[in-house]
Amino acid sequence: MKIYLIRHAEPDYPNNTITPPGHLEAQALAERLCGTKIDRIYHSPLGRAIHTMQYTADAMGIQPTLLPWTAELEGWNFVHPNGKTEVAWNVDNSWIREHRPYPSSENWHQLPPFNMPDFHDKYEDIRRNSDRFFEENGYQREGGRYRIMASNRDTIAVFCHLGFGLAWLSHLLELPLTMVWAGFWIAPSSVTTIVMEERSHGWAAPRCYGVGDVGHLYQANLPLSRAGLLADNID
Ligand SMILES: O=C(O)[C@@H](CO)OP(=O)(O)O
Repeated sequence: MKIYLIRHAEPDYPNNTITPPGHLEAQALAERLCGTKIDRIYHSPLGRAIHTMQYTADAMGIQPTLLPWTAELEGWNFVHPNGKTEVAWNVDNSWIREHRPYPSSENWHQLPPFNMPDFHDKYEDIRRNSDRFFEENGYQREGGRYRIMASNRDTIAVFCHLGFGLAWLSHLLELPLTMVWAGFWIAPSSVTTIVMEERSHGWAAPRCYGVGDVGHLYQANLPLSRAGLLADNID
């Protein structure tokens, strides 16, 4: 199985949709994906994901499936030392790197500022939902690897979000959540490719073949949307 994890196009948050430039991004993405093999399309319940996805679903004639657990994460807020409240995936990278040892997959939820009462449980929910989804697709998770119960050569596209998408990636790749959030940004309408690699011994494991690809924007001569990018030195 191959997964295209796609962040929605440029968001119009107040209106629960995407902006006019976002529609152009979604259209360019659909044109690019049309040239590939996609067997199934899934999407978050939020307008910005649905309205992005619809272009690809229409262009490829695929009936999309709602996947509620891929909605953007809620309640992941923490208070920065400067008093500002932020969502967890917007954490300042230099702040995370200030202290050693760095967070691990085992202890990220015990270290400030991520030692909030329910962060660990919320992440466990993502893990459980992901494992159930993989089970439905023929992969039984055992420890960190996946037993192949049924061969799966499908390519699926999942239209979702920045915070959720990176959290899912951290689970699939067994990388500490906070380091993934601090270390990656995926642009609106970008495609992150994850392949369940198999080597003929009955087991598979996810491997990332590319993060945040925006080739369709270059192709269509469209600018990159900066939604969720907080650095102040990016042109
Ligand atoms: O807070 C959010 O909900 C945003 C921005 O970080 O994520 P996304 O735009 O991907 O939904």
